[in-house]
Amino acid sequence: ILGGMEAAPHLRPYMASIQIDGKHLCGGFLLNEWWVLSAAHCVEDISPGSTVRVLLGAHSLSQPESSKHLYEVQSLFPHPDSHPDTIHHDILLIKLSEKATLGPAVQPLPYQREAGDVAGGTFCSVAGWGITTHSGRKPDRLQQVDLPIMDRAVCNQRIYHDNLITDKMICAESRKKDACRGDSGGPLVCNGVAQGIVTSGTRVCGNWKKPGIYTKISSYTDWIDSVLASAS
Ligand SMILES: O=C(O)c1[nH]c2ccc(F)cc2c1NC(=O)[C@H]1C[C@@H]1c1ccccc1
Repeated sequence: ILGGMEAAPHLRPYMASIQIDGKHLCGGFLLNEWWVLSAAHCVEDISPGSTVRVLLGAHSLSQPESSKHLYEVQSLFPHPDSHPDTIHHDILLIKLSEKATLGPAVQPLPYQREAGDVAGGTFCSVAGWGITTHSGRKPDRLQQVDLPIMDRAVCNQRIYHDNLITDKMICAESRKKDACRGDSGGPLVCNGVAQGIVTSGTRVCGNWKKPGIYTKISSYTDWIDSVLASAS
């Protein structure tokens, strides 16, 4: 997170740290006791030997916290139309190997199921353990920032993303305040509801000419429902 601040501990009890061999890789968030939502690119380079786990209930990545619990992963379901070289369908479902124990610091986050766009100018928030400086500083504790949504037609102008943004994506302003590497997979939360997922392609951060791109969750509710139904 660039231009943000440390989050209040455990006030975002849905936040997940997706980890490879004990190291933070991407963000994610809890849908229910068995399932976490994240971004597909985060797991595209995983070597067969490495172990993916999901940390829930955390504020600090390193310090002991009674609410922290590291979960094994039973299955990874990247969207079937996601590809390493595009930002389309950058969405991933993670099934935990055991039911997450819910509590004050571990709670699911509702996500948008209805079609429709969040109005440009609406302030939403994004949180994560991604880099906090352009030089790549990695925070130990969860960071957050509030960002205004950018209307898709504006975001598709040539000075910005030049018709890259589909109706399955959301843009948010990126002037100084932005999500960045390591925040991918985390939720864009507007009025307590997850509307987007930080996309995980390598992207410049903090440059107002390149707004943040988020996968629009309401475009994927049928896919989410079908995976949850098939793999539960
Ligand atoms: O965050 C992303 O956008 C992104 N997209 C990916 C694609 C493949 C892939 F193998 C990884 C990623 C990845 N995450 C990262 O590089 C994470 C490792 C780096 C990091 C940043 C901040 C704090 C701790 C660790």
